[in-house]
Amino acid sequence: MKLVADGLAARRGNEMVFEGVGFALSAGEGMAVTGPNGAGKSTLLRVLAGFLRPVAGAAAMTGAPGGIAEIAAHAHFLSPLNAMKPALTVRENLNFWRAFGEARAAMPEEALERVDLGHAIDVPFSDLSTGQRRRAAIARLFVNHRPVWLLDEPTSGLDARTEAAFAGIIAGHMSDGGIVIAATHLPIEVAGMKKLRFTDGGDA
Ligand SMILES: Nc1ncnc2c1ncn2[C@@H]1O[C@H](COP(=O)(O)OP(=O)(O)OP(=O)(O)O)[C@@H](O)[C@H]1O
Repeated sequence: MKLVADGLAARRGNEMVFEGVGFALSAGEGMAVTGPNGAGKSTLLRVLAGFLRPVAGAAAMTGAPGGIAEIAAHAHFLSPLNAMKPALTVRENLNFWRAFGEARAAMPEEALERVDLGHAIDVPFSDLSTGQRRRAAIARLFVNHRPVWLLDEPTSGLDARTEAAFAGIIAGHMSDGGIVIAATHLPIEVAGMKKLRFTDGGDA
């Protein structure tokens, strides 16, 4: 498995956000996308997740037809909105995500242990604190196995201890042969991560 992007360009409104973005990530590799506010980090992740059509360029999983749609089908997109239903408990939310994944994926109990949130399994998502919501959203990565993780500011709202643990989660996914692309303000302390830096003007 390899994820390759070539000459990607994206526009938001009338503005060109970035042009000429290219990279290649093999199984087991990760890339941190950094840059100032508004530089285009989230936009790149939204393009790769299939939510926004690039105005130029292409991205694909090698060996598979389907371009960006194929990437989206193999990816988790962890956005700042967390993608959890507020009225459902954490367990119900995770079972929802687990239901359309592979049977070998972790159960909610196990996934929540990995993010130290086991005690809140039957709490409605809306009652969780900001950091706990983030941890519950991270648990989603374990209940539905997908090889590509697209992470938009994954550590925002996490305390220092959980942030450090999350670096281990990313490293673990990479050593299992997964691919990680993470947009971050603060550097992610994961050995071997490639870097893509957007500047203010939006050029990579
Ligand atoms: N829905 C939208 N409509 C029009 N312009 C948008 C939209 N969303 C984002 N933009 C613009 O696109 C540019 C890139 O935004 P993007 O969210 O990708 O930046 P970012 O690097 O992720 O920033 P941050 O660090 O603040 O999260 C910004 O100028 C932003 O104002």
